[in-house]
Amino acid sequence: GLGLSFKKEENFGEWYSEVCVNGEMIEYYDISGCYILRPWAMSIWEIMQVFFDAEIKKMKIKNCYFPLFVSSSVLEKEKDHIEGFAPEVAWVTKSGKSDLEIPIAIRPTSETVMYPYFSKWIRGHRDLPLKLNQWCNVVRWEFSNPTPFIRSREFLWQEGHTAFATKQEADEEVLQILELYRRIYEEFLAIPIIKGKKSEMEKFAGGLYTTSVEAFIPNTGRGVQGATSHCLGQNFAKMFEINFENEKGEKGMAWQNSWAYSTRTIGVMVMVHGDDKGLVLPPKVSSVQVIVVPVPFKDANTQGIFDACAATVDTLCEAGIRAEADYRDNYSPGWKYSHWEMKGVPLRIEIGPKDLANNQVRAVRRDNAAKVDISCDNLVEKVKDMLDDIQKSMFDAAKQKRDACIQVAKTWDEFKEALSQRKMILAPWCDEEVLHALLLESRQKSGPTGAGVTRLSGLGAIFLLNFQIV
Ligand SMILES: O=C1CCCN[C@@H]1CCCn1cnc2ccccc2c1=O
Repeated sequence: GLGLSFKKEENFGEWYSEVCVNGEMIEYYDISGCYILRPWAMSIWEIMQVFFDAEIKKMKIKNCYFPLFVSSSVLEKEKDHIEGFAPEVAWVTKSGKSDLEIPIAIRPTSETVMYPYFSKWIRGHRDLPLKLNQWCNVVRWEFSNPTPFIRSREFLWQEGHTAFATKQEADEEVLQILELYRRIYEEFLAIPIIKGKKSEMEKFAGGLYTTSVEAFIPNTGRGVQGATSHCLGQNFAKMFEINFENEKGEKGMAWQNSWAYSTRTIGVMVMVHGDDKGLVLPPKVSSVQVIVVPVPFKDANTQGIFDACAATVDTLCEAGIRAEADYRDNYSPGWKYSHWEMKGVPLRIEIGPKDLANNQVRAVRRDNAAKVDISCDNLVEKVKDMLDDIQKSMFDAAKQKRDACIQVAKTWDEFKEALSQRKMILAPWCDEEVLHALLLESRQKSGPTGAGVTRLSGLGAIFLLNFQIV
């Protein structure tokens, strides 16, 4: 029947997977690490995409599409960036029964796919800046435990790849994109993040510096990287000979950035806001913001109730609110309440004989279960206010919870104590090598802290704050 068999506070990993499936976001697939994104998840991806795509178009960034396949010669060209990642690259070695002459890689990211053509297209300073983005999938054959949305072998993302004549332009764009990622999390997903610069050890090896927005999952005490915006410096320009002639006829090398956010955003949203009744969706990203449920009563005016539901949906939709009604006659109202709570619909409207008689509707909030009767006279205004309030209070609640997990540590002992309490640690920025060595040593002593938590992410909460907050 309905209802979850795992509790968020007791068995987070199982709870998360069950909520993704019962909320009809994910269907498990017969290849490990691959998941089916059902419409309830895809619609969230699309709503964020509409916002982000419009924003990068304002920045004169153009969409394109490069091939999925990468030749090995090109993929392995940028040495120090690939060596750490090589085990994750998926290869095509056959077509039909016959082996391919040379194996072909499936893109895990597209720097090496795009940059030979950046080199061809960029000749003079008038060809700069070149600013491209693509919405696509990438494949990384990870071996650590797969998690829907958070760690999968194939995922959807956008990857931006830009080239400038000067470092100053690149530096500026890195932070403009980082701000868009903050807006995705804080304004759409109602999730507080921390913007920062990664340590030398944690940055993208092929780049000059990495900035990221970091979220925090109180239940696991782990930081999670929400999105990244890298300045690549001139590393890839050197490797792929992306040169140009500046105004004075001198040879210059392009300064580049690359930046991405992925369907991981949806997983973080489930983890932060979900509860023991299922998903809790922020109104801004919910494909159904209001679900109207008729509550017919024996022979009471059933048609009148259905008509009132239809009128309510029409009025709300005309006002731009995403409203639907559940008229299915093979399910009881109670079953429908649990079903739409499992799917996390922010607001439910019930219409029964009493509501009909009083020309009102009963509204129930998903985030705090508050019930309120609304007169049909100012239905739209009241519902809009409630949806805005739900969005805001979900963010405020998540921020309060996240802030309660922040622990200041000034000594190594305070550090270890806070870590064992699953805190997010605010520590002074210090010499990296020493810190990393100490942290890895402490991790070995204390051993893995929880099923399915990889060492690196286990340290995430530390590196979360072991980066300079910008
Ligand atoms: O983050 C971004 C933003 C979007 C464009 N790419 C950068 C850097 C990707 C780093 N990365 C991550 N996994 C990989 C896996 C296999 C091969 C290469 C890589 C790899 O280069």
